[in-house]
Amino acid sequence: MRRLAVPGALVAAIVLIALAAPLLDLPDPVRQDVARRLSGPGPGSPLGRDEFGRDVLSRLIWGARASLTVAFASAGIACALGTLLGLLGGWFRGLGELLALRSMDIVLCFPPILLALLVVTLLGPGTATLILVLSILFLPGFVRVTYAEVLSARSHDYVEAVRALGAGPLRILLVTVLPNVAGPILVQLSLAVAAAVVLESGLSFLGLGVVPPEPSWGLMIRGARATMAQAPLLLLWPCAALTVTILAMNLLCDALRDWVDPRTAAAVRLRAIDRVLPGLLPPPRSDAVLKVEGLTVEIDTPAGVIRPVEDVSLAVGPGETVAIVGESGSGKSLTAAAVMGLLPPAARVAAGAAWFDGVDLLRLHETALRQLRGNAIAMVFQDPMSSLNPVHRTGDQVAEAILAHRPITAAAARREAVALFRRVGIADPERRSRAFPHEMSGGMRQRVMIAIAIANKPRLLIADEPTTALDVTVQAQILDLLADLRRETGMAVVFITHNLGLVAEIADRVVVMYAGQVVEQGDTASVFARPLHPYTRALLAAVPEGEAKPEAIPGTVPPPHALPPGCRFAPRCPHAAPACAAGVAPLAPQEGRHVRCVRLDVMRGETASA
Ligand SMILES: Nc1ncnc2c1ncn2[C@@H]1O[C@H](COP(=O)(O)OP(=O)(O)OP(=O)(O)O)[C@@H](O)[C@H]1O
Repeated sequence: MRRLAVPGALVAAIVLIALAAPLLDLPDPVRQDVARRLSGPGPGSPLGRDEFGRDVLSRLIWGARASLTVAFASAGIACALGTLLGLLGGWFRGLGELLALRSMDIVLCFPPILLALLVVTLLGPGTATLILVLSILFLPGFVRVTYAEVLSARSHDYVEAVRALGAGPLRILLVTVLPNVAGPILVQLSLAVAAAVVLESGLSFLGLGVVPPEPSWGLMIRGARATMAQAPLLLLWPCAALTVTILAMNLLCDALRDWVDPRTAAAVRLRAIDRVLPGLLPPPRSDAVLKVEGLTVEIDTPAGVIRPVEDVSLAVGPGETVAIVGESGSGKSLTAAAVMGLLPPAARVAAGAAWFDGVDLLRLHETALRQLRGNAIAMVFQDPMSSLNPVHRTGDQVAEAILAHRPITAAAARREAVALFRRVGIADPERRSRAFPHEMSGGMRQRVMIAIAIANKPRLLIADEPTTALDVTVQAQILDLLADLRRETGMAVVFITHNLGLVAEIADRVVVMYAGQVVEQGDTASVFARPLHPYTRALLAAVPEGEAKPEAIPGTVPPPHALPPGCRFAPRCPHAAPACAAGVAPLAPQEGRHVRCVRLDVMRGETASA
């Protein structure tokens, strides 16, 4: 809202001055005084007099009324009508779409000047004619922008979700779709207002707009052009008024767009902080390759803003493997996506930092982040089939990853790709590098993904459930491969999984997440030997081991929009007490690790006596 204040005040001031013209003690803007023609600024006429001796300040303020009326009225009419046609065409498709788009194509066929001449010939020049001409000219822009945005919005899950709730088309269009497409429409509006002010001056200049002697900024420019050599200042005043008005309108529409679309506002805020932060908040002193502090992610949903990741902190040292574990919906993947700058469009980082090599990844500009991704930081996803491009040979995809970050020849990159295939244990690498993804098994595709990830010797590898889609034998081979690579290259690994059995095999430290929060984190051996949080215990008890029957955890992870009060695990916890619902415990240091549990004393006692 604060961003709206300055441009809003500026536009309001310009409009108010124009509206207040009759109340101000200004000389008559059309009264001529030939004896004082082209006289410079002086007493009684602070901006001088024009070629007919008329007061320039008075004409500038009275002229604003004509120019702004034309600009706001034409842009407003085109915006309202165009948005309506675009919404209806994009939503109902069929005949509505045909009529909306084809009629706009016809308008676009007319050159603007020809259209203006046609309407002026039919209706005669004047302010109303000018508004009509400009509204018609701006209409196609609004229809097309809205139509395209609606087509994209209607395929989103949040629109489907409102449909599933039984909402009618009008309500969906006005309450769900319109706010989501308002950003581009507002940008189009600012462009239309700016263009209208310029076109008004241009068309009035050609005699097709406001009729003299009525003042307008366009007519003032037209008059000043003829006497430019004798009185250059006469050209300056209307041009300055035009520039300030257009700038103020652009700023206002940008601020309005950010106001209606919190995603862009968050991005702007983060970029602004990015420029200021390096001096204000130095990176924390740490040996960690990655240090995440207080990460909170918010997502806009039809049910309101949710926080699927809240206040998550973790650190990964060089050569260390840290596992993030938790059931589905704990926020593991969103945590990784936030660090990589790959959050889905509706999600944003609301707080926190992720330090990597002294820079905060969460505030890094997209270009700088792109330099790091696939280079110093790499990622391996769960499903290699959807991560690999189906129409490119796998060897070429590995070579592409190398070429994206290193200035070597394509032939050298292909040779390196074959070597990488060999390194990740793909038999007959020369031949296999020419295979397409669908010609490989799941395990082999995952090896290709790992080859891509390590192609540029990353310092940090984030692996998001990399073995979930694989059978147990291949899973073990992939884990061995990752462990070997870590030993060889010294890269740090963040391993995301919901399988605690794997964590014991590969992780030095473990971070247990539940419903968006870290509930316990510490050295894997000690967490496994003496779990302090009831959720960690429940997860461990659910791991099948020997003859013992695994114990399923009752219930499910609460969705982010329906979190229970206090401790989020309390409704499923066998140790829950009334105090658990009263408030969320902080993540407290405990026995060399961190645990978030109100009943820690009881848990410690139980674990000791077990
Ligand atoms: N784009 C989105 N819009 C709305 N909610 C989302 C979105 N992405 C994730 N969520 C919600 O955020 C929560 C955390 O999701 P996340 O994918 O991080 O969980 P996870 O622990 O990685 O689960 P999994 O093991 O199934 O991948 C879930 O409740 C999920 O429904």
